[in-house]
Amino acid sequence: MTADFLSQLSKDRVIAVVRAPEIPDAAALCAALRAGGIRWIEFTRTTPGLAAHLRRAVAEDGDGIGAGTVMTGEQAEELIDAGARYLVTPGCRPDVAKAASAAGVPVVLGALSPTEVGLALDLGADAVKIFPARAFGPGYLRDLAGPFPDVPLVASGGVDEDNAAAFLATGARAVCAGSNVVPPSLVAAGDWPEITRRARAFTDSCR
Ligand SMILES: O=C(O)C(=O)C[C@H](O)[C@H](O)COP(=O)(O)O
Repeated sequence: MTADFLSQLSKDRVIAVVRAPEIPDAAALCAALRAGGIRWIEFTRTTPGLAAHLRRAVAEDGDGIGAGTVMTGEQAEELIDAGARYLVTPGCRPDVAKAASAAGVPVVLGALSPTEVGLALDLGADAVKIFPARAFGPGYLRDLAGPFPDVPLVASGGVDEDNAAAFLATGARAVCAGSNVVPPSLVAAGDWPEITRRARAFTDSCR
């Protein structure tokens, strides 16, 4: 599963991160993102009713659906049970890594410094999310790729149409598109055409 996860992520290169207080229809949101060329969709745990949203999204099409901002082993188990196909954390979370490994689900652990990247690898991360990427910029990923040439790095936090290509060019295997593509206000309004438009603009900027 890990090899499939990585090879597909390396090909698609964009994960949409949904952090929204209100989601009228998670399946419709996923369809809107896919129509704009994004097939990896991470629903974050700060979203109320996350497990129910995951179940709704996965019932329609589970491909590429994951859970983010996972902090504990218990949360990991609940979200895997709700259908998450992979887990993402903001930082190195050993219990999340353990629960993901026990369930055979890929995990992307968050890190910022070289020490944390090393820790994430020790914990069995399938990929390492560099967060917050905007604070250090694309050049920082190039620097990290020196000592960690084979580590799949994912740039997250403040990635937009203007800097996504630079992050991908300097060493990110994939980038996360959060509030730039999926702003909470558009999600709450169910403005799927605008979300599709933003997803398309973002994926086009990555070419
Ligand atoms: O750590 C987590 O759990 C995250 O999901 C990190 C950020 O919230 C996302 O990367 C979205 O960030 P923006 O693109 O700036 O909206």
